[in-house]
Formats: sequence, C-alpha cells, structure tokens
Amino acid sequence: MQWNGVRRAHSLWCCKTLTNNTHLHHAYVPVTTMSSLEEPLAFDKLPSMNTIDRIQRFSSGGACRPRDDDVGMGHRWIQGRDCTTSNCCNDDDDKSFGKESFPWKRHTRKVSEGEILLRSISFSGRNSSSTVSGTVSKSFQEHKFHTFSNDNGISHSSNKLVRGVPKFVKVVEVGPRDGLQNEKIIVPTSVKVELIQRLVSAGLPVVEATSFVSPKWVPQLADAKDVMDGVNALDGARLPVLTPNLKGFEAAVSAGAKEVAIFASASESFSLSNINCTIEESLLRYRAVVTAAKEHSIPVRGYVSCVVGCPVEGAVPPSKVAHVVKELYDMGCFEISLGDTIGIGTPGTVVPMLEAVMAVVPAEKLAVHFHDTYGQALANILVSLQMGINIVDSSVAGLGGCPYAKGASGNVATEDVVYMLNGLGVQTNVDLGKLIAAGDFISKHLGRPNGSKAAVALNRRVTADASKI
Ligand SMILES: CC(C)(COP(=O)([O-])OP(=O)([O-])OC[C@H]1O[C@@H](n2cnc3c(N)ncnc32)[C@H](O)[C@@H]1OP(=O)([O-])[O-])[C@@H](O)C(=O)NCCC(=O)NCCSC(=O)C[C@@](C)(O)CC(=O)[O-]
Repeated sequence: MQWNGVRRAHSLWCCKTLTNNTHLHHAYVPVTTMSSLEEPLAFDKLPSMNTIDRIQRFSSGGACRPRDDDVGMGHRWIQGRDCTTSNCCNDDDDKSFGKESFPWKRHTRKVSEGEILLRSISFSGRNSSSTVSGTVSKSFQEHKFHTFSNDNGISHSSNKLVRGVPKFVKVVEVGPRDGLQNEKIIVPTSVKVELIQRLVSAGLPVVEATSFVSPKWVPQLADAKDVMDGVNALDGARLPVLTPNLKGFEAAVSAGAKEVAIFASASESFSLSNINCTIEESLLRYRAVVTAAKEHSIPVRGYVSCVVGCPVEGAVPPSKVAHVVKELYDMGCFEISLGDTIGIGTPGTVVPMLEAVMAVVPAEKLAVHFHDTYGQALANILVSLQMGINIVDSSVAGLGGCPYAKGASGNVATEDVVYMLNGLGVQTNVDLGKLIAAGDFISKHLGRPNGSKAAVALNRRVTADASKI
C-alpha cells in the first residue's frame, strides 16, 4: 500500500500527525479554502437543480418525492410537506421502528414497539422513560425534565407544518463513536462503557459504540475490542460499529459486533483524506464488506459525508450525493445516513440535497446527520422531518468537534434534538432526564460543560427549583 501512502502524503490538506497520539485522524484539517466556510452555502452556489432531473427516478412506495414541476429550490418542502410517508403525523399507521427490515434478512428489533409502550413512565413530557437496566443517577429520577409545550395543542394541531412531521423519530446516538473520535482527550474504556450503558438505559434504540479503524489514525478509538467486550451483553439497543474495510469488518465480528456501518463520501477530496481512496475505490471496498456481512447476516448501515459542503471543494452537488447514496443502497445498506460533516448546511442547501437523494432512495431509508458548527442543525433537522425523514443522528452533550473550522462544534446534541421532538409531540422513547445525566457524566470526564443547550437550561431549572425548597 505504498502507493496509497504516497497519495495521502501528497494531499495538501491532510494533517498526518501520526506521531501525536492525541490528535484526531487525518481527515479533518484542510489548509486552504477555509474562507468558503465563512458564509453559508447558498442556492446560487449549488449546481443547477436540473442535474437532479437527470438522475434516474425510481419509484419507491413510501418515498416522499417532489413533483416533476418542483425541482427548483425546494420551497414547497419549506412550506410544509404535502405528500405522505408511512410515518407522517397524518398517517394512522404507527409502523415506526419495531419492524425494520433489512434487504437480505427480516430483522426484528429486540425492543418491540409494544414493549416500549409498556415501559413505565417516570418523567413528565411526551417521551417517557424506559426501564432498561443500567447505571443512572438516582437523583435525576426525582426531577422532572420536560419540554415546555402544550400537549393538547400539539396532538390536535391542524397546522400543516406540525402535521407534516413524523409521529416517531428514531434517534441514532453517535456520541461514543463520532463524538469521542473527535475529542482531544482519550477517554478510558471503562468510561466509554458506562456512557454506552447510560445511553441505552435512557431508551436510545441505537448507540453507535466505536470504530474498527486504524488506531494510527484514530487513537481515540483504539480500544474498540475492549469497548465491545464491555457492552456486548447490553440489551435493549443496537450497537453498531464503523468498519472501513474487510480488516475492520472481521475485527468487529470477532469482537461480537452485530451491526456495522460503512462510510463513503460525496466529495473526492474528503474520501482521499478520510479513508485514503477515491469514492469509486471506497465503493468497491464496501461491496466486499457488504458481501461478507450478508454471509454473517449482519446489517450494514451506510454513511455519506459532505452532503452539502466539503472543506476543500466547497459546495457539493446534490446529484453527486444522490449517486453515492444510491450506490450504497443498491449494494444492500439497510439505511443511509446523510452527513453534513462540517455543519455548514442550512435549510436552503439541505432541502435541494434531500430532494435529489429522495428521488433515488426512499425517505424511510434515510437518516440525517448534522454537525452543529454554524448552529443550523435543529433547523436542518426540522426541515428534514417535514420532508419525511424519520431517523436522526446526534451526539449526547454535543460531543465532538470539527477541526476544519475555527470554533466548530460537534454533532447536534441529542438532548437538544429530543427536547425539540418532545415539543413537536414526536415520540422517541428517549428519557430526557436519563439522557441529560449521561451527557453530564461524559462532560465531567472531558472536563468541559455539557454542549447541549437544553441540558444546561433544564439543569439550571432543576437547581433553581431545588433552591426554593
Ligand atoms: C481506512 C484506513 C484503514 C485506510 O488506511 P490505509 O493506510 O490506506 O490502509 P492500509 O491498508 O495501507 O493499511 C495501513 C495500516 O493500517 C492497518 N489497517 C488497515 N485497516 C485497518 C483497520 N480496519 N483496523 C485496524 N488497522 C487497519 C493496516 O494493517 C496497516 O497497518 P501497518 O501494517 O502499517 O501496521 C484508514 O484510512 C483509516 O482507518 N481511516 C479512519 C477514518 C475514520 O475513522 N474517520 C472517521 C470516521 S468517518 C466520519 O466520522 C464521518 C461520519 C461517518 O461521522 C459522517 C459525517 O459526519 O460525515
């Protein structure tokens, strides 16, 4: 692999500080074009949406697709979704996430919807608690962490903006992987294990546990096998891991992983810097992983990075994103997560990107994954929900960072997402109080404040209430 090494070494913006074990992986430090990140990408910086027309549209039962006469700016989506998906608030069929199916295997989630509904309710708010075992601070259970909202108003709202959002949203917690891979401090394995336990205990249905990548590039996750040893016995959530190649896949399976994720990019430059190969080479690699996964009946999630912008290339054409998403879908990924890796998107750029992607892959197979660098993540999530997406990735306490941009923050905080979803009357089955406790736990270990605004505000309210007693 000498050639690969040479190629990577020649990429100008690749930060290859392998000798410094505290540095994050090579993917994330461009030396040029940072100025392109200083202003939001706007419509006029995107390629003509006519390109989207050229993408072969394939019919998908539940996909929420734009009308043929609406390929421009996607304004229709911003005004409110006017077509339905299987999980729209207008839809009486609560399919939700209890019956997820994978291309080669009917997969039944361990926690059925019925079980979820039977879980005891110990917190106020629409998304109540779970009784999944785990270590949770008792004191938090005595407080009420709820979203300020008028419940009746939500459930009976006739407003098309609110009606347009799904009834259920599957929150995919990526903090232990995407968050911790980006933190400067290498967190001890025992702390990672406890964090995952707490997140599962909070009712999160999917907690991405770690990555089986090169420890030279991501030293923060070099203990992947030990983390899996610590969490394999956990019940109640799926614990996928990232695998960049067959080597990683085999290591993950040996460590007991039951679900994996592969990660491609819509930007050629980012692909080279992140996984040291072109997009097409990565797809070849991933085909091998998916084939091996099928043999083990292991579901594979796909990621596509840089779905609206790349730190080097600037705006990324929606058609390019759609191409990579479709490739991953066709090779057998059961779900594809759309990553705004540098958190540069706004609803103005996210909407046309989603339109292009939803023209080739059904909405219910898509997740959104927003970093909150520019404070746009919740707005982007809301507009995605209105377009029919019902899977959202996030990191507890907003873990992580993005060394491409000054002052960049990590993924959108799970607490903030759940708070917003509670306010919208969308069910997640996540217990906000336990989630906040998990966020406080890891923030304490990292020696920094909780990066979730909702967590900080709710903690402050609890403290203020307690002081009045
Ligand atoms: C992909 C590689 C491995 C290619 O790296 P490479 O250097 O091209 O690979 P190689 O095949 O030449 O191997 C080089 C060395 O790595 C080893 N190696 C090779 N594969 C593995 C493996 N799986 N596990 C452990 N070790 C491995 C291999 O054995 C060899 O070891 P040596 O002989 O030098 O001692 C490398 O570039 C890498 O690990 N990259 C990690 C990238 C990464 O983790 N990025 C962050 C995740 S993506 C992300 O965060 C975005 C996302 C998903 O969140 C969505 C979004 O926000 O956009």
